[in-house]
Amino acid sequence: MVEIDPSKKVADRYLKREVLGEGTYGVVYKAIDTKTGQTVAIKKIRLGKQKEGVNFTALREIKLLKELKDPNIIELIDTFPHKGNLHLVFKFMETDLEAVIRDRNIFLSPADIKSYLQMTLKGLAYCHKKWVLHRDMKPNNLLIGSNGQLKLADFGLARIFGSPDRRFTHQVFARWYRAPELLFGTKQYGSGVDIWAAACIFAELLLRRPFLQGSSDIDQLGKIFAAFGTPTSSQWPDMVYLPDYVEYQYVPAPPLRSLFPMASDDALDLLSKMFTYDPKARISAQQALEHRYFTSAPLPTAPDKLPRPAPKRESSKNSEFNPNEGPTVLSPPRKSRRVMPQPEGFEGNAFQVDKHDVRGVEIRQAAGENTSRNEPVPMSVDFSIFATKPPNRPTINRDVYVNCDC
Ligand SMILES: Nc1ncnc2c1ncn2[C@@H]1O[C@H](COP(=O)(O)OP(=O)(O)OP(=O)(O)O)[C@@H](O)[C@H]1O
Repeated sequence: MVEIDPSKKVADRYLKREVLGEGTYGVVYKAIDTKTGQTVAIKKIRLGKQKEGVNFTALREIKLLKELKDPNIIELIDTFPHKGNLHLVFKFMETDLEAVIRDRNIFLSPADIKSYLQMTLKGLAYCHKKWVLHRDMKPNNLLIGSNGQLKLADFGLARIFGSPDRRFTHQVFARWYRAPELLFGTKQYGSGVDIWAAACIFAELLLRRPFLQGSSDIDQLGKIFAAFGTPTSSQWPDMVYLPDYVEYQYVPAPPLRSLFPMASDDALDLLSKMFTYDPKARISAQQALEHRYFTSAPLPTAPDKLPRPAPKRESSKNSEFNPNEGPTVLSPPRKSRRVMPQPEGFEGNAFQVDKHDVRGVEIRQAAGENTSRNEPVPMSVDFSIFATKPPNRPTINRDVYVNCDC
């Protein structure tokens, strides 16, 4: 049984502990569910202008999210309104894929990468089958539990609560996972946007750093075209009709192998199918799961055998939530989360670093603090095609609407 101080209880059930962090939609707290004794994470959603309460459409959609039950989807245990905010209660998860990718002490074998991708695609396939898009896939939205199970988090929130406000610095990486149709301003898109993002995550697992780090929407498209060649109208017939379409100078695609020297042929074949330009021709999550990459050796590592960073520290039994304390950001500190190992002697400047970007400066400082160029990097990756400089933190402000045609 859990001792309860009534002043610390939320909705007569949850005992608040420390702040886990703040995301796009608001603060996330750790809490104890006094009904079950389970540790949970409560996401408090700021409702902004909708002071009168959550609108009915949002409530209906949240009800749908509650019905999404799959081993690779984070379970929405409960929802309740409190002091004008909506609270979403999720199972507490130890860490996330971003922390795994960034952890320089972790070596990811091809079988480990396969396992993480497989769990990501299984979660996507389940939701796409139910006509729900994620729309904001990125490594820190892929949570990892104590048994190594990866679960997709924040499913559908982008649709329900509107496009995340990209002015917040913690949201700025989302552009790197955006599909080209979104960057060209499509208003009607489908499950292909999640597949593109999953491909970026696959690439990131292989390279151990974000693959396509655009500093603006235009630059993002430039980075995509530099990697895969400028799309031709035969490759992507509908491209020229997209609202923000602009013609880019033609550049041919370098061999994919040159970008991912360590990847197997099967991995490259699947990657190229996930990175298909035309969303109509892009592989689906289910088809991707049936790709031979998942049945050829090495087989995916069992989730409980996967390497993981040290779990976020447990709050002590006596620790009490203090609303006056600053947020406690748990392992790893957000500041160092995007610090990447850098290649020796690389002198390119493919990524412009905005000197005025406070977070950018913070990253460079963090890089100085936490990484050394001479330190061995315990990962079988090739960094040679990437710049040494940490990227700018981009912002996105375009809103898009869901029209799932999956
Ligand atoms: N179910 C959970 N279990 C444990 N920690 C969680 C859980 N959900 C979120 N967190 C943590 O709470 C913090 C805020 O999460 P949130 O999802 O709101 O934003 P984010 O993932 O950091 O950024 P974004 O809003 O861009 O997705 C993060 O540190 C995240 O790891």
